[in-house]
Amino acid sequence: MSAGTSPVFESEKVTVIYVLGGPGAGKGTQCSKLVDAYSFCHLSAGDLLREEQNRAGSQYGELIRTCIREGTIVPMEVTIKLLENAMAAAMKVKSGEGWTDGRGRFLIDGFPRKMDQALKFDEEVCAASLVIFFTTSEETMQERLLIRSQTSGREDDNIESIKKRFRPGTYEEQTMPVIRYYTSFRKVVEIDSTGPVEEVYEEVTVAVSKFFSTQKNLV
Ligand SMILES: Nc1ncnc2c1ncn2[C@@H]1O[C@H](COP(=O)(O)OP(=O)(O)O)[C@@H](O)[C@H]1O
Ligand SMILES: O=c1ccn([C@@H]2O[C@H](COP(=O)(O)OP(=O)(O)O)[C@@H](O)[C@H]2O)c(=O)[nH]1
Repeated sequence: MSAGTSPVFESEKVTVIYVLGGPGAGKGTQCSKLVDAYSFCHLSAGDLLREEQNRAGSQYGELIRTCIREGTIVPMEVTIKLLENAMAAAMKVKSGEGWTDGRGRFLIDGFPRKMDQALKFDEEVCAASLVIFFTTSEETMQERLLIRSQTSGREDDNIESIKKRFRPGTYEEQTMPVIRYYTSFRKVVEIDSTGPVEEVYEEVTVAVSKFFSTQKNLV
C-alpha cells in the first residue's frame, strides 16, 4: 500500500472503535463484555503481537519479544499488517452470521499507541469512528497488573516490565497526542475505569449505544 490509496475497509461498511488507556486500565475486560452485547469482533493489538511472536517461523518473533519485554512499541508496519489480516479474516467468517446488518464491527484494543500509527491505520486500513479512552490512576493500573500477573502468563506482567511501561515518555508522550487528535474531531469518550467492572461497563454501554444511535445503525 502506498500513501494516497483508499483504505482497505470503508468506514461506511466497517465500524472501527479504538479502545485506549494505560496498561491495566481495563481495556480487555470491557471489550470482552462488549463483544457479546454488540457483536463486535475484538482485536487486541497486544494479543495479535503475542501470537505472532509465538508463531513458528515468524521473522518478527524476536523483535516483538524484545519490544514487549522493554515496554516499547513494535514498528507500526508489523502491528498494522496483523490488524488488517485479522480484520479481513473476521470479515470472511462473520459477515452473514454475527453482523446481520452487513457492517463489520471492530473493537481495536491497545492501538494506536502513537500518532503515526493512528494516521497510517486511518488512511490505509479503516478510519476509526470512535475512541473509548479509559482513565484511572497509575497506582490502580499497577495493582491490577500485579494481580493479572498471577494468572496471565504474560512475560510483561512482572514488576520490571511494568515499571518500564510506565516510565516517562512511553505513555504520556506517545499516546496522549493520539487522544488529543481524536478529541479535536469529537470522537473521544473518556471513561473513568477506577470503579468495579460492572459500574464501568454501564458507562461504556451508554457511550456505545449513543454512538450506534447516531449512526442510525441497529444494535
Ligand atoms: N474495573 C476493574 N476493577 C478491578 N479490576 C479490574 C477492573 N477492570 C479490569 N480489572 C482487572 O485488572 C487487570 C487488567 O485488566 P485488563 O482488562 O487486562 O487491562 P488492559 O487490557 O487495559 O491492560 C485484569 O486482571 C482485570 O481482571
Ligand atoms: O499497538 C501496539 C500494542 C501493543 N504493543 C506492545 O505490546 C505490549 C503489550 O500491550 P497490550 O495492549 O497487550 O498490554 P496492556 O498495555 O494493555 O497491558 C506493549 O507494552 C507494547 O510493547 C505495541 O508495540 N503496539
